[in-house]
Amino acid sequence: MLKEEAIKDHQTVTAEGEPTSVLLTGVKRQEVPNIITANGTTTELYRPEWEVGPEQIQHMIHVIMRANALSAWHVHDFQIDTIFVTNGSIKLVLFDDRDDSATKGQINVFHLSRLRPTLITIPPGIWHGLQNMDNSESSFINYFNNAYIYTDPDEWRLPFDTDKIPYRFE
Ligand SMILES: Cc1cn([C@H]2C[C@H](O)[C@@H](COP(=O)(O)OP(=O)(O)O[C@H]3O[C@@H](C)C(=O)[C@@H](O)[C@H]3O)O2)c(=O)[nH]c1=O
Repeated sequence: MLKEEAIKDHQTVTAEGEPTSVLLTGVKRQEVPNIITANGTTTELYRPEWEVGPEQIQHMIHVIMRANALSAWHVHDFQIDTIFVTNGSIKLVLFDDRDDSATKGQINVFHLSRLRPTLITIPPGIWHGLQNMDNSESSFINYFNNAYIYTDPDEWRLPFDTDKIPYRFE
């Protein structure tokens, strides 16, 4: 029977629509509501009392990704990234390569869009890649916990198709 070759779905969401995936150690996921107003939508991006504390907002970039663009793989020694998708649909994939982490070797995949505004905080040492899933531009804000050092960026890269990370971008 064909089904003998098939893979059965496992649970991915709770009855409340919450993802069941286990977050990599230190990764934070915080949803923020879209407030529908008479003239559009208002969404808070940061409050001092949020888990993404003030020490986290020392530098900010806004990245516009071209249609179907792929930005992978990045890792930082000290920089903590907090990603918020402001437009379009972006897949964010994380890979834990930290020897001292209980989730070493594991992957998180997040599908991010304004439909469920979400802040994802990525600790140093976690490889990350972003893929624009739309045939038009998608964009995100990235908060850093330290200012970008032009002369010595805290940035290491691997090719998107490296076989050192157990994930394949399609
Ligand atoms: C991050 C950054 C880059 N730049 C410059 C450096 C370079 O010439 C150009 C593009 O930089 P990047 O190649 O790093 O940009 P990008 O390829 O979009 O990489 C970014 O992707 C996300 C996921 C991250 O993790 C960020 O740390 C950053 O590396 O912009 C700045 O001037 N300020 C900044 O804060």
